[in-house]
Amino acid sequence: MKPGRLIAVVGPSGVGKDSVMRGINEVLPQSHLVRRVITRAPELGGEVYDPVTVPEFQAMARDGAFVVHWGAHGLHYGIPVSVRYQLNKGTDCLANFSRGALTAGADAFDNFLVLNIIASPKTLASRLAARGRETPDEIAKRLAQAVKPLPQGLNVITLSNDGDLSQTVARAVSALQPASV
Ligand SMILES: Nc1ncnc2c1ncn2[C@@H]1O[C@H](COP(=O)(O)OP(=O)(O)O)[C@@H](O)[C@H]1O
Ligand SMILES: O=P(O)(O)OC[C@H]1O[C@H](OP(=O)(O)OP(=O)(O)O)[C@H](O)[C@@H]1O
Repeated sequence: MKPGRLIAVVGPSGVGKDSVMRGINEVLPQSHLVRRVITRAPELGGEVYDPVTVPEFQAMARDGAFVVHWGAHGLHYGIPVSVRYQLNKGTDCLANFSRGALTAGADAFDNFLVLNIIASPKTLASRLAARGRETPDEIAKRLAQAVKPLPQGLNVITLSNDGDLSQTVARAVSALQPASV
């Protein structure tokens, strides 16, 4: 059986990673949305995640519960090893990823594809304010990190999400089909 693709969805805060992932999953319900483990307070919204404390996260990392994990925005994020079960049965998996962890991701997954979502600074600022999950101070810090180069040598699809979400999703679905990696 051909393994599924780990589709790492990256881009600056507020660009629409979670929204685009959810939209792709609605059109392609056979895909799997990876549920991340995050040291974020429970039920802050924006994505479905498994909230844990920092000591819990550290113990999980020590016990090998994550394929890849990273730190950003004062939080810890982990991609649980259960994703391998989905990939091994041929399911494409969509994971909200970190640009800073792409090299580790490419090392960890055989079939690794990057979906790089971009938008203008103005769009990012208004989307983060509308989302309302972070404080204004946290939003300013996230906007300051909007520009980050991607590592060379990866299989990357870049899409703008400045326009309608449904259009971005349609372009993403068409770029992902048929499987190109
Ligand atoms: N194309 C779009 N048009 C309008 N609003 C959008 C679009 N894409 C996402 N949003 C909104 O922007 C905010 C940030 O989106 P989100 O998916 O949380 O981004 P990210 O995961 O990249 O931080 C959310 O409130 C979401 O509903
Ligand atoms: O290395 P970077 O590409 O800058 O990414 C750093 C982190 O930012 C995002 O987190 P999160 O989903 O908490 O924030 P966001 O929704 O505001 O993007 C992303 O999922 C990474 O975990």
